[in-house]
Amino acid sequence: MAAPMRGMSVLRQAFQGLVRPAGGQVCRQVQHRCYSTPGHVQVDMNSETGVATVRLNRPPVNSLNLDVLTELSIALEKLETDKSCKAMVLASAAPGIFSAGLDILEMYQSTPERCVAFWRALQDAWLNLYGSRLITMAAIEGHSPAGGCLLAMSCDYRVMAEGKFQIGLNETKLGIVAPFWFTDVMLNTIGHRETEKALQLGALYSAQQALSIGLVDKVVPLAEVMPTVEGELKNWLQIPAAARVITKTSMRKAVLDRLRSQKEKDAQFFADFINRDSVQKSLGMYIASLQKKKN
Ligand SMILES: CCCC/C=C/CC(=O)SCCNC(=O)CCNC(=O)[C@H](O)C(C)(C)COP(=O)(O)OP(=O)(O)OC[C@H]1O[C@@H](n2cnc3c(N)ncnc32)[C@H](O)[C@@H]1OP(=O)(O)O
Repeated sequence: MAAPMRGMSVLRQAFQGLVRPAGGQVCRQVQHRCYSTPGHVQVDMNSETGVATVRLNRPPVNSLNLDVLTELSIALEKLETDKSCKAMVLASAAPGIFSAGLDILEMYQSTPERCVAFWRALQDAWLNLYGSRLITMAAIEGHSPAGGCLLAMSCDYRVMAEGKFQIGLNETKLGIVAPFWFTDVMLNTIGHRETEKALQLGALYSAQQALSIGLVDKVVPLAEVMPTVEGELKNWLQIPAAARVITKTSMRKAVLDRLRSQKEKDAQFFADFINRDSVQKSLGMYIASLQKKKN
């Protein structure tokens, strides 16, 4: 893959054929916005209802690497410009997992250039999701730590499966720090006091705990997650779209603008921070603990 160019988003370069999601095909005819998803992100558009279901599909745990994030950005951008699309449900194709968050292997022993490209892809995916005009709902049918929690929190509404699954921003447990925009989204979701505790402790919550602090909106048995999302969507779809979109945009603008105004600085900070010896050591230990869990 060609090295991404400075000052140009990975998404845009993907559209221009400069970088390409692994296994995927990005058309060089930019004006047609045509693309095919290689399978890391499945989009199912229901043209009758105007509801698209976007499923993360990177087994076993939907960890978010450069390819997945680039594909997600492209899918979101395409839905955004599709006038027939009114709502989007973010879900998983992998049983028992929503997303394990960022792919730790993108952050461990990686090059600064790759780190910057990876981070730009995450920024773009998030800006597209959090800034979407669509009604966005997360169907959380499994674990949703860290970056998985960010994606879920960035939707307008969250339904989570009851049981053993956990959700939260657990970054400190890896010896890393949640970026300011992860923090901003959590602040907007659960308020200052809960965010302060959650972030310092790197807390992972059960679905019931998440419900009690407002991190998710509804908890139901696993099989009921999708039907519950669909039921809730019926309410949201009845609201006049223009009024809803203006309201959403005005509530999210400050947080979106904060990242937009310092994307490159933020990407560079990430690359510098993640490549510190102490951070690499913590990540190495965390990866080892994940492996050890199995034995
Ligand atoms: C300024 C810096 C800011 C950086 C911000 C970072 C935000 C992040 O998102 S960091 C990522 C944090 N994610 C986690 O801590 C999740 C770690 N994973 C788990 O806790 C568990 O895997 C799970 C609860 C999600 C699922 O458990 P389950 O028992 O079903 O599966 P496992 O056997 O643990 O995992 C299977 C397989 O997948 C590998 N893996 C798990 N998570 C990740 C990941 N985030 N990135 C890369 N790889 C991951 C795990 O090691 C296993 O691999 P092997 O089969 O090869 O052993």
